[in-house]
Amino acid sequence: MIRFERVSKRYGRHVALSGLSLEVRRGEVVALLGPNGSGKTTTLKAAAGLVHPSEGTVMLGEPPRPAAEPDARRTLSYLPQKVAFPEALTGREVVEFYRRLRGLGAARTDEALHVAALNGAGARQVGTYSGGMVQRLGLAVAALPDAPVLLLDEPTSSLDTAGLGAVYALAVRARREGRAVLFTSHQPADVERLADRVAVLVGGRLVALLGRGELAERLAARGVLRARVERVPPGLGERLASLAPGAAVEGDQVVVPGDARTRAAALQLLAEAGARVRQLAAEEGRLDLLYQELAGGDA
Ligand SMILES: Nc1ncnc2c1ncn2[C@@H]1O[C@H](COP(=O)(O)OP(=O)(O)OP(=O)(O)O)[C@@H](O)[C@H]1O
Repeated sequence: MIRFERVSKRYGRHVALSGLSLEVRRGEVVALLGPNGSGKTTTLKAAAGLVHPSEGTVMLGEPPRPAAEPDARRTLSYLPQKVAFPEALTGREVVEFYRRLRGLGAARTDEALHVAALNGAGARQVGTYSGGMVQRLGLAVAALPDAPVLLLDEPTSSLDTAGLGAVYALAVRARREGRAVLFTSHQPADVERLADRVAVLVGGRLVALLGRGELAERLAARGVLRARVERVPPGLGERLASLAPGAAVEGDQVVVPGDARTRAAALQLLAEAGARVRQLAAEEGRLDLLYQELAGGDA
């Protein structure tokens, strides 16, 4: 449904995207994850026909046709990273404008405002909207057509819980309807919740393609437990190190890297050794460290 075939994009001498091959199938939601400047927006723009690859092609729809062809636009709906609408128009007028442009039935306006949880604010001028409400309006416009391909660039940034719910509902419905969804995010929680697969880009290269749940597993495996103890029993450092290489005792602080099971075992060990815990914190793994690892230290 969306197929990137060895797509590269250079801006002058700068390589934004390098040999990307990736497929998003019907009824599949794929997340693009990666540090700032790793090529996520360039990837979506290439699929939307807004950026012309220096090499390779993007094919859209069934039967597949090049995204660069103007007709291919009909098969997609695209939510850009930054949306802007005329401030003097009401939210409803904005959605109406795009509905007519798409030649869709009148009922669609209300549906789209509802999907984006904006119905209460539809009569207000865009100039009075908060940043999150403008973003929801962008979502309403993206939700208008039943396009087979849905491209969402950071759809959840700056949204509150109700706004997040609207994005989730839109993606889940699109999947159920057999559409192909490609979205970008910096939030592991969104990705875990929505994505069937996760494509990780670092420096314009696809460095990993993870299945559902794999991201959470990889992040959990890169967690760390920090505990402050009242008294450090003799030999505690060695015992912890045999449980988790890299574990360390620094003053009254115990630091144990590892997955959730290792962290639980470390707590048990502290209890058995008679080290009373005064303070406890557990962190899941950091995305930036995972990017570095996946990119072989290049991130
Ligand atoms: N029009 C342009 N001209 C020159 N360089 C560009 C242009 N658009 C993007 N780039 C560069 O291409 C690289 C990839 O940018 P892109 O916007 O795709 O990254 P991204 O992964 O979406 O980043 P972010 O997470 O910050 O949104 C960056 O180094 C960026 O500076």
